[in-house]
Amino acid sequence: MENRYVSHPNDVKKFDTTRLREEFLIESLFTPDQLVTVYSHVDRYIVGSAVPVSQDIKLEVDLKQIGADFFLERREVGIINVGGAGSVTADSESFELGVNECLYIGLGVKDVVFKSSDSASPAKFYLVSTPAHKAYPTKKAGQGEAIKAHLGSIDSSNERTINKYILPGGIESCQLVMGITELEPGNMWNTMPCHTHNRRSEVYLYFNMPEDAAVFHFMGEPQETRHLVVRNEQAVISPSWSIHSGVGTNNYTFCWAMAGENQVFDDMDAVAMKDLK
Ligand SMILES: O=C(O)C(=O)C[C@H](O)C(=O)CO
Ligand SMILES: [Zn+2]
Repeated sequence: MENRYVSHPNDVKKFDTTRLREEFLIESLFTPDQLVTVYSHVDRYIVGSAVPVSQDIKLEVDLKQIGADFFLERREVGIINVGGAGSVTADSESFELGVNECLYIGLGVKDVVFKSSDSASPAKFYLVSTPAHKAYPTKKAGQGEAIKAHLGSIDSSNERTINKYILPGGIESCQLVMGITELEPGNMWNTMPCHTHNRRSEVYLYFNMPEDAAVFHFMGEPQETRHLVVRNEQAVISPSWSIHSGVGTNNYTFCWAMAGENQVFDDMDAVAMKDLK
């Protein structure tokens, strides 16, 4: 499992494009028939993907790296399917997962297996796992069960619907907060005006993009902004001190996942537009 370490904002000011991408961008997810995982020392996320085509895929990593006897011994995981129909088995229970549906699996589940319903149109499971201290029930939510917030306007090119799946009042978890935001056609901006939340970090996965499209993801301290050019199905690790916003060459969908001190979605420190540099 690849390791990503924590960067100090004063060091990040000096990073060139290559170094920024090495530290913060996860370029190679969604490899057929492989579990891809990246271990971030930012809030100890494990970010990964499973695309079962010719075989089912088990959720397993080198256990030495997490110091546990099985993946979820001291962790929880949120899974969102961004591909064709599939299912996830959590010990003896199986959950069908259609596109944009979410499954939470809590601490203590020993065997997690990813399956596609049709290898010609495989499921694409995206996962974010964080450390956990208590077993919450395994639970699925479709888009109909999400807590929704409709924000923005076409005038600002940021009309979008936030679907909150894993958070207090939705699927309960120890610390993971997770959902997806869908931009309306003709809208390109997410999370602008932007914010930070020093109490929580965030991981973004951009998807539903044409192959030649790009999202310019903005990061950095509000007065030291930088950007990453992000392609379809790539993820960004966003440290707590960084803004996280983007503008695309097309509309797109993204999955956000957070971990840290609290699970209060709206606990954000807004950055005034006039203060951005
Ligand atoms: O569209 C948005 O705005 C978001 O989805 C916001 C992110 O989820 C976020 O940054 C939450 O802190
Ligand atoms: Zn945020």
